[in-house]
Amino acid sequence: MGIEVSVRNLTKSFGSHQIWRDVSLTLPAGEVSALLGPSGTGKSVFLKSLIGLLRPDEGEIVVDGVDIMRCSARELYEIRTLFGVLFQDGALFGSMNLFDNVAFPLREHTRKPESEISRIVMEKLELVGLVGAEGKLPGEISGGMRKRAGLARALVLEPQIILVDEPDSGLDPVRTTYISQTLIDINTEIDATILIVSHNINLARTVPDNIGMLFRRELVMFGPREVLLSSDEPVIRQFLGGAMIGPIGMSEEKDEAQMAHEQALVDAGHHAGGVEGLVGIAPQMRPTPGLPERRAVARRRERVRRMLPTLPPEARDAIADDLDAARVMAR
Ligand SMILES: Nc1ncnc2c1ncn2[C@@H]1O[C@H](COP(=O)(O)OP(=O)(O)OP(=O)(O)O)[C@@H](O)[C@H]1O
Repeated sequence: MGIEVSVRNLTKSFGSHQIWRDVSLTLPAGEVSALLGPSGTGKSVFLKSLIGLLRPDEGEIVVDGVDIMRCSARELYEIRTLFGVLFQDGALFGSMNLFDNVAFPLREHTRKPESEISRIVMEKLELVGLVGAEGKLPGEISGGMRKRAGLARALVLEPQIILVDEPDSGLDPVRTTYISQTLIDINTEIDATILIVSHNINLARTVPDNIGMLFRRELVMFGPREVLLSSDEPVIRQFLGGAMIGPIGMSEEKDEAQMAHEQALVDAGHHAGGVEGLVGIAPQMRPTPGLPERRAVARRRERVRRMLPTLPPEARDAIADDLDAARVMAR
């Protein structure tokens, strides 16, 4: 099973520009979590901090019992081998075909023979649906295929924690759903801890077990998906509906006067955009038929059952429905 990642009181600035402060959350081992937030709220900075590519100013990041803010370079190197990362653009080498791109970490970090490397590469290409494209160069394939290849490469060293930066960027809604399905299937097959950074509403509603959201330099909330998806927080309602009306503005924040002005326009009949009428909690995506059950589901069910008394009533109701359904299925 994947490894828990625990972040406590993390603060990060670039010079006088504070990105976020006092961020605390735990990515439960083997579950899929998503970190949402409007553009520029520091989601990518958070992700890079988790693998030690950026150094926060304060706080701790504990991975496998090691605080990577305070460990030696040698320990950090070891901890990094637990991670697989898919960067936004796939970060493939343009002059190498997909096979060589995916094989690259194995050739760099292991002494495996080419026959073994070939077996692993083809296995991962199969997992992401790219068998047959291994001879192509990144420039000859679509953006969605490049993301899949990046994902295959992130998997070859058998990571226990997978970080995925905006798997939807540049993809149409259907391709985004395919990549969402791939992430759920990967979690099913290797039981790794996964963190997805995204601002895609469909993905947020249907993929993660847990969701957090960054806004105005703070983590607004982090917890079981039902908590955020049933929340009445204006910023979360606005984000999930995609409307212009609410605290999120074009340059991230609005002041009171601007919000009042926009509300007056909407009251007078102006369309605030976004998709209205998305009520309730959409069902979570399941593994592709033929795959086994996702082990994270039962573990999470036990975890949220213990948390139940501490959760808001709307989230409690949604989770209780899920627990009832599980009980009926178990009969
Ligand atoms: N190495 C850096 N040096 C200085 N500023 C940086 C650096 N990296 C990121 N930033 C700043 O940090 C802020 C957050 O950037 P980040 O890319 O993490 O946002 P994001 O939430 O991932 O945005 P998006 O959804 O648009 O990708 C931005 O203002 C960015 O300019």
